[in-house]
Parts: sequence; structure tokens; C-alpha cells
Amino acid sequence: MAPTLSTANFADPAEVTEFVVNKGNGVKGLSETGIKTLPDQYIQPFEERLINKFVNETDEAIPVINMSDPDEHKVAEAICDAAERWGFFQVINHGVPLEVLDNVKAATHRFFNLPVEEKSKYTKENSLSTNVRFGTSFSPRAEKALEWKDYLSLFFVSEAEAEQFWPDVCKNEALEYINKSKTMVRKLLEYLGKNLNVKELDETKESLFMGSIRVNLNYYPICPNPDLTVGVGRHSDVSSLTILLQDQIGGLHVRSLSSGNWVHVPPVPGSFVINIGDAMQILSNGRYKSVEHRVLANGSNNRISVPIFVNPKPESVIGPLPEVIAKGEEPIYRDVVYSDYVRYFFKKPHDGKKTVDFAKK
Ligand SMILES: COc1cc(/C=C/C(=O)SCCNC(=O)CCNC(=O)[C@H](O)C(C)(C)COP(=O)(O)OP(=O)(O)OC[C@H]2O[C@@H](n3cnc4c(N)ncnc43)[C@H](O)[C@@H]2OP(=O)(O)O)ccc1O
Ligand SMILES: O=C(O)CCC(=O)C(=O)O
Ligand SMILES: [Fe+2]
Repeated sequence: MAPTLSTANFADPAEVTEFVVNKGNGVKGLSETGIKTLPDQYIQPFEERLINKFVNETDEAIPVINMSDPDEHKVAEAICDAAERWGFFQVINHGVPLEVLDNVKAATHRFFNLPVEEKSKYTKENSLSTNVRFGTSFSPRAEKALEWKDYLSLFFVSEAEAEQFWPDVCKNEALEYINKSKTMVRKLLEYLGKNLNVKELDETKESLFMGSIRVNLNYYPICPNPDLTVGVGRHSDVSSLTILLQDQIGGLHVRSLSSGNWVHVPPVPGSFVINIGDAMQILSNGRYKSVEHRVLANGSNNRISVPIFVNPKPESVIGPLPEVIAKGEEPIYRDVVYSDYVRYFFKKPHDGKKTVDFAKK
């Protein structure tokens, strides 16, 4: 249902915040009022906008890797190489049924198309579970400039918990998406682990690399002045690995480690975008790179994306793996409790690669 507030009622910036953040209309609600000018609190500092001279003026591209290539050694090598040199890659022929991807995308649209009264049941204030959170921007109370994105974040605890607390319109599809992706995730972690001398993904290692799962449903509505703001600001993920499903609109940009250019990640039908997160950078003692990325706002299309954040367990202690520093390599990170690390990330606005300093020696 379209919000009833007319754009004329937004003379005072505080009313925008009230409508978007506190009343739960999100930027989707704001966009659907037909607003013609971006409210001041969404205007990002010049250097944070994606209109610098490097964007789209590069022929660099993140690797696209065919996971069904019969030469498995070549696949493993390509993945480890991309994790070291880009921190990002796309995978095709990954074994996750395309129907599962279509279903979770449809479920994402269903959730965000719910009336505001329904979505608001899942805000931090109203949600019956701390593992289910509907919100907007990233950290609205801490941010000087807000981001043009709404999200539903679902932390997986058990099927029973999800059955009870996740929204009906998307829970089965989100669970299926998580469950059907696990074989691919294990494969990726096996390849990445072997290259770090981790012989097998046993129970201990599985718990460390993929002991907890969070899935976010992201919605980026049409923005009146996309050049003045961002969908998501510069950040690296705090996960071990992120598996991202994007629709056909585009807008995700990755910072090239070799040139510093912002490189677009073009939508490839049926693919996943995979990126290394901070936890993996720390566990690998900096060998695999958790790379800055950001999302452009769009003036003509709504966009969705559905990342699965594959993480250590909140109570896990993460630091450079013994296998990595066995031969005398100097650890550059200290041991940290993973939930302390994530809490630090969530408490501040997006600030590029700064979160990882929390774990620096
Ligand atoms: C939303 O836009 C985003 C999100 C991201 C995410 C990137 C990732 O890599 S997410 C993967 C993170 N890993 C995990 O969630 C697994 C480990 N989880 C934990 O250890 C805990 O669940 C916890 C995250 C530490 C939360 O524990 P707890 O302290 O019990 O919970 P809270 O008090 O509710 O939260 C503390 C603080 O964090 C903020 N917050 C919590 N959850 C979320 C969430 N899902 N999305 C956004 N913010 C969240 C919350 O604001 C709380 O602060 P308050 O001031 O509100 O109290 C990347 C890019 C994006 O744009
Ligand atoms: O929407 C995207 O393409 C990326 C979103 C993202 O970086 C995140 O949710 O961490
Ligand atoms: Fe991200």
C-alpha cells in the first residue's frame, strides 16, 4: 500500500527521519510518495559519491569462475587467486538450483511490498526476536548521512526459530536459499582452506568458517537524486565469506586492489557474487582480502540483492590460523571474540576498511 503522507509534509527534515526511520516506511515508502528532491540527510560528502573520474573508466573486471569446469584443480586455483588478488569473484554453474534463486528474489519483493504496518512488526523496537530485524540505512543513529536502502536481516538459529519468527511471506524461500547454498559454500571453503594448509573442513574448522549464517534481503528503491547519495557506503563485510545474489539492475562497485579504481560488478544471470569478509582476512593472516565495496543509488529502477553472510559462531575466537603461521609467519592480527568484532562494526557508520583495525596487533 502506498504511504499516505504527501511530499508537501516533508518541509522539516526531522519529519523525513520520523517517517522513514521511526515510522518504518523506509526509503521505499519515501520513494513512493513521489518525492522529487533528495532530503538533506541523504546527501553524502562529495568524496563518498560514486561520481569520481575512475568509475566506469576502467577495463578491469572481477573474475567469473565456472564451478562445473571438469578441471577441479583449475577451479580451486582460480578461486584462491581471486580471493588473494580481488577479494571478489562471480561463480556460475555453482549447483544451486536457479528456481531457488528466483524464489528468494520473488520473496524479497513480497516482503517489501507488504504494508508498512506489517513490515514494522520486524523493526528493532517491535520484533519478537532479536534475530529478525527490518531497518533502513545502516546505522541511522550514528550516521551523518543516511544510505538509500531498506533491509530485512535474518540471523539463522534453528529451523524452529525461523518457523516461529521469520515473516511468513519469505521464510521458506530464505531457508531454502540458505540450505541449498551450503554445498557450494563448503566447496569454496575447502578450496580456500587447502591453499592455507587446512587439510580438511572438519567440525572445528566448519564451525570457525561457517558456524553462523545471516541472510539479508536488501531493497534499493528509485532515488530522486542518485548522484548525491549511495545505496550502501564503502565497507568491507565482517563475514568469512559473503554469497550475494543480485538482480539484473546493477550498481555494486568493488575497489580494485591493484589500481584503486571502482570496478562495477555486472549482473550475470544465474550467478553469485562471492566476497571474502574480514573474518577470513584475519584467519588467513591477510592472505585473502576483504575488499571495500559500495552500491550506487539508481534514478530509474528499484533494485534488490540477497546476501548470505557466512560467519564464525558469535562466541568463536578468531585470529590467524595455526596452519598459516606454522612456518614462522608473523601474525598481523590478534585473537578477538567474533561477536565483539561484529558489535564494533554495527556501532559505527560505514567507514571503508577501518573495522579490521579492531583486530590489528
Ligand atoms: C544492514 O546493512 C548492512 C549489513 C552488512 C552486514 C555485513 C555482515 O557481514 S553481517 C554478518 C555479521 N555476522 C553476524 O551477524 C554473526 C555474528 N552475530 C553476532 O555476533 C550477534 O548477532 C551480534 C551481531 C553481535 C548482535 O548481538 P547483540 O549485541 O546481542 O545484538 P544487538 O544489541 O541487537 O546489536 C548490537 C548493535 O548492532 C546493530 N545491529 C545488530 N544487528 C544488526 C543488523 N542485522 N543490521 C544492522 N545493525 C544491526 C544494532 O544497531 C545494535 O546497536 P543499537 O544501537 O541498535 O543497540 C553490511 C553492509 C550493510 O549495509
Ligand atoms: O547490494 C549489494 O550489491 C551489496 C550489498 C552489500 O554489500 C551488503 O549487504 O553487505
Ligand atoms: Fe557488503
